[in-house]
Amino acid sequence: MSANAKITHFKTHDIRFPTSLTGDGTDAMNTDCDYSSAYISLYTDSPDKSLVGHGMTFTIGRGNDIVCAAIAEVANRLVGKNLEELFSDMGKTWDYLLADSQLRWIGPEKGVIHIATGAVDNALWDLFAKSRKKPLWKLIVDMSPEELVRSTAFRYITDAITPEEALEMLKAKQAGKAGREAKVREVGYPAYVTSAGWLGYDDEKIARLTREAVHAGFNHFKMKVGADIENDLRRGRLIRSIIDDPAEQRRPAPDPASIIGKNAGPTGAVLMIDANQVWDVPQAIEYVKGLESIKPWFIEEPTAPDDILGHAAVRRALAPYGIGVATGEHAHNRMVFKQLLQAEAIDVCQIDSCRLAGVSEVLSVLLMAAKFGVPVCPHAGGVGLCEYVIHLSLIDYIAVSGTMERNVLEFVDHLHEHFLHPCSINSQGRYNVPNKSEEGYSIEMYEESIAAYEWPGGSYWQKRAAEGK
Ligand SMILES: C[C@H](O)[C@@H](O)[C@@H](O)[C@H](O)C(=O)O
Ligand SMILES: [Mg+2]
Repeated sequence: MSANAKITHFKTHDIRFPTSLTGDGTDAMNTDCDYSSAYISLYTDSPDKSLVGHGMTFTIGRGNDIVCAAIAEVANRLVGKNLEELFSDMGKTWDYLLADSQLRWIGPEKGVIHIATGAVDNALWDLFAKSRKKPLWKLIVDMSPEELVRSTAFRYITDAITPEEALEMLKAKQAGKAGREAKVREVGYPAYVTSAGWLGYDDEKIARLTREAVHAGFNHFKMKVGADIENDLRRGRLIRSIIDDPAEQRRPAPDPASIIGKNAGPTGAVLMIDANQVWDVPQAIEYVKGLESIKPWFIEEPTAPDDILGHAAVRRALAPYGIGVATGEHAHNRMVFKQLLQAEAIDVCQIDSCRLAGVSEVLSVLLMAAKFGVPVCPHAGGVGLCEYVIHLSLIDYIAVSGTMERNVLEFVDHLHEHFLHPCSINSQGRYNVPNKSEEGYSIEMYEESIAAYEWPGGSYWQKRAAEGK
């Protein structure tokens, strides 16, 4: 790549998939999601024409156009900038992306402008990784501790972790990095499955998909709850009857030491539940106590995502029942995670790859969670999120926390066919390690998929309109 290469222009795409037709992605709060991607491509004048950076953020339909408009505002700041200068200090570049005071006013660091910044920052990291011919996770784990710290967003979190402390933590993990990389390449990264338990699926579909997931080697399963307790108990018992049944297992019983999380059933299977923010705090506590018999490991998003002390109260009240608290897919910046950790409000930290403003802000949360000893299990229920988050969990395991023995990474089986480098799962129900030198952050979509699903002019949506739907 030429040292003078610059970003010349960018394109955004409002891409929407009709998942509401099949009930995919449904939960107690989000009842008709059309999984959508606010997508950006950053172009350069590098002689290597294939050097294009791709990024996206996830929404569930309406409003995706608003995010695309915000992405254009943020990406404008990069046009004309020299690539090597941007890459030489990704933390400074991140600060620069956030430093437009007029755009900052419509956040700050939250809502549409922040998720738009996430798409742009991720596209830049994708470009950086591709320019070095490495997948994103490998680019980052190969960095020196100094460069990794320089790439991290530290503003507003130094009361929880300082750059000096982060540097010491990373240095302490240097020696074991090569061994961990070799291990995860061999065995894969632990995963759990959500896409058997969407709220809009009928019992027959839930049973069929749960069985398929057990046969595919998964051992951890999440179901949606919160609309109706009798319905939740019935579906919970149905799922438990399959995952706890020795006759359904297609592989040897897991070693008890390898079971991640609490309340495993007789086959070692673990069940998690997710309420997507429907309850007030006292309601959350009472409702989840009522689900004790299906033995969940944790309740995810029991209440409003900004209510840090509320999460702490739920966690305290449910601890005697052996049920933990997880949250993060709607935690809008590193400061919310900082407080969730400081207030001891969570057992599991669920970063989102594009609600946080891209890789640099994810690194801040990975470092804080490692310091506080809380496992990071990223959120991936959406389009493109599974492709993104395997990179983040590998960074966490190899370079930051040094452990995957307490972690399970979410997997949903939707829409992977639209990506050039889709994520994949091995026969033990674990994520494979992305390994191609040209895949960057693995988020590039096929041009045909964009042409079909771009809203409202793509061929799929035009056809629907012509049919009067
Ligand atoms: C609307 C979405 O599918 C959510 O239900 C999903 O992200 C979910 O909360 C999850 O944890 O995967
Ligand atoms: Mg969730």
